[in-house]
This record gives sequence, C-alpha cells and structure tokens, in this order.
Amino acid sequence: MKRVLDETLESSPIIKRGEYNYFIHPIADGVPLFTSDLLRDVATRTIKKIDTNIDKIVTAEAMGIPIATAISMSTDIPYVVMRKRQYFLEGEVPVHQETGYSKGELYLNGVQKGDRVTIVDDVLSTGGTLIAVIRALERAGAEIVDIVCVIERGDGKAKVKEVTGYDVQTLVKIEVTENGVVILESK
Ligand SMILES: O=P(O)(O)OC[C@H]1O[C@H](OP(=O)(O)OP(=O)(O)O)[C@H](O)[C@@H]1O
Ligand code: HPA
Repeated sequence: MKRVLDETLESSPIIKRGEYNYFIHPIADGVPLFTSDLLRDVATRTIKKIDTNIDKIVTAEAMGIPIATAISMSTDIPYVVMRKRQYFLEGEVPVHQETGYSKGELYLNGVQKGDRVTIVDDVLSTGGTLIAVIRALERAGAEIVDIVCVIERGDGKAKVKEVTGYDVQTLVKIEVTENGVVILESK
C-alpha cells in the first residue's frame, strides 16, 4: 500500500520557532492540505499497532483530533480530547505541558478509574506533551494499553521511557534540519 505519510514528509517546509526547526506537514498542522489518502494511511498503520480491546482513545488538541477521529470511525472506539481549555467539570485533571516551543496547561475529562486507554498523537518531539498526558491518565486511574505517535523526531521517546516507564510506538522517525526533513526509519 502507498505510504503517503512518508512520501509527503520529505517535502515539508521548515520554519524557525525560536531556535526550534519546525516542520510543516498536514498531519502535524492541517496545512497545506490534509488528504483522505494521508489520513487513511496513518489510521490504518496505527490501528495495526494497537490492541483494540480498549475503552477509549485519548489524544491532545489540536492535531491528534483527526487521527483519533479516523481510528474511532474504523474501530468504533470512542475518544477523548485533552483540551487546552478548562471546563471545571467534576474530576477534571489539569496538567502542565511543555513542548520544544511552547508551554501551557492541558485538561483531561471523560476518563474514569480503570478505563483501558490508548494514547494517540501526531508528533513526538521533546516528549513533554506525552509525559503530561500520561501523568493526567495516571491521576485519573486509567490503564494505559498502548501509546502511538505518528511522527517521531528528537529524543522524546527515550525521555518518555525514562520519566514514565512507558514505550511509545511511532510510524516514522525523522530528522529535521533547517534544510528539510529526512526519513530515518519507516515502520
Ligand atoms: O513532544 P513535544 O515536544 O511535546 O511535541 C509534540 C506536541 O507538539 C504538538 O502539539 P502543540 O501543543 O503544538 O499543539 P497543536 O496540536 O495544536 O499543534 C504536537 O501536536 C504534539 O502534541
Ligand atoms: O516540528 C514540528 N512540526 C509540527 N508539529 C510539531 N510538534 C512538535 N514539533 C513539531
């Protein structure tokens, strides 16, 4: 099957966000154009990697949402979005999130103690976001079954393992320089 993700990644434009070389790709930003071929490729490859005997998929806004939606529509597993906005619902879990270029809060709602959950997200870079999501789920008393991030860059995977003990699966590992994206590994 055509690996649309890999084919499109190598033509990603790069912009500077402070010192951070930020690649722009539809999976990570929704621009310049998010095609159904790309979403299907990502959803199909992610579903193959996870145990679908789970209660919920958990993702973080914004760009985990299309991925979680596509997986949910194929598997009938419902999903929860960790939002940057607070809702003040009973049991809401706030956590601090830091990426390579931003800081803020994320809020978890809708996950109950004992829920079997799988985390999906678009990019794993420093690992800051995943660590925050894992911490929130631990506080909620959920059982984390799988973690899949579509695109891996940097050493976030090792950092997540060191800090939380969890393994993260990814679909592609890339290197980002100011000149562009290079695919190091496609799984
Ligand atoms: O491993 P990290 O360094 O934490 O980077 C990965 C995170 O960065 C992006 O989120 P961002 O907060 O920029 O939100 P977005 O999805 O709205 O772009 C991306 O969607 C991941 O969640
Ligand atoms: O370089 C990036 N591009 C898009 N999304 C991201 N999330 C973390 N790093 C990046």
